[in-house]
Amino acid sequence: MVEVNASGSNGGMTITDTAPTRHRVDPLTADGLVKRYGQVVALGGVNVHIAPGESVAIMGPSGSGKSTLLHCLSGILPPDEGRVTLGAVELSALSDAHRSRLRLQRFGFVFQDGQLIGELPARENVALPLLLTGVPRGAALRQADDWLARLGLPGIGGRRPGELSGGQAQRVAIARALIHAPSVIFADEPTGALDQATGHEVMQILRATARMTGSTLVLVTHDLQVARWCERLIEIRDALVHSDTRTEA
Ligand SMILES: Nc1ncnc2c1ncn2[C@@H]1O[C@H](COP(=O)(O)OP(=O)(O)OP(=O)(O)O)[C@@H](O)[C@H]1O
Repeated sequence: MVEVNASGSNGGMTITDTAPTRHRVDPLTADGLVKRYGQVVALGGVNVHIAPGESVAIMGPSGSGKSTLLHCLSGILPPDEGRVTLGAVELSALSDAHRSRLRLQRFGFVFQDGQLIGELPARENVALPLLLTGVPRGAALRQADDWLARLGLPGIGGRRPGELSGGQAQRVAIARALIHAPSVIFADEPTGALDQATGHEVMQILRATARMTGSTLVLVTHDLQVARWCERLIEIRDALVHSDTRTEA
């Protein structure tokens, strides 16, 4: 039995769990990343080494290259120069099909607005990464129900995203990102659409559950309070790493 206490100033919650499966966790490394959009240099030669299980916040002014870095690290965008490796695997050396498969199996994603599928009930949204990798439907839905209960949402599995609050929808998105115990969770402004108290609660849950699965967490945020949930803060300015510091998280 694993118990993660994620309670805080909001009353919070205790996430209690029989330990979920841990995937292999590898270092994530970017070497000399360059990405251009026409004349615009979005990344001008970025080097980042992220240790297994580490939590890293990426901050910086609007247009500095944060989302581009997140998208290159997660294999969504191929860099023009440089390489991204997860353990011994170089993402840019993979075919599109292999890279998509690696993303599905080894990465989890949380976006600002959850990006849940509106037509599917919460339970099926959460089960998607398992269903897409061939886990039988009954087993996948049972695990989805377990994750929803774990994140304080028992009994909402049948509701569609439109019937959930913003905070509930983000917790469903976190459950979906974690259900397959990914090596790395990528989060792009995960609290950007939430009020401060709900955002705080969502960050507590994201951090606690990432620890529980041993997943690395890489998130982009404009909010220093959100960044402080991570152990490390990387500041991007003008397409380059401007600073890279440890926080007190
Ligand atoms: N698809 C695109 N086509 C052309 N230029 C782009 C594209 N995406 C990003 N850019 C440009 O690349 C630069 C970096 O953009 P990016 O979205 O990575 O910045 P960001 O730091 O995430 O910004 P924000 O905080 O506003 O989301 C910016 O100058 C942006 O205008």
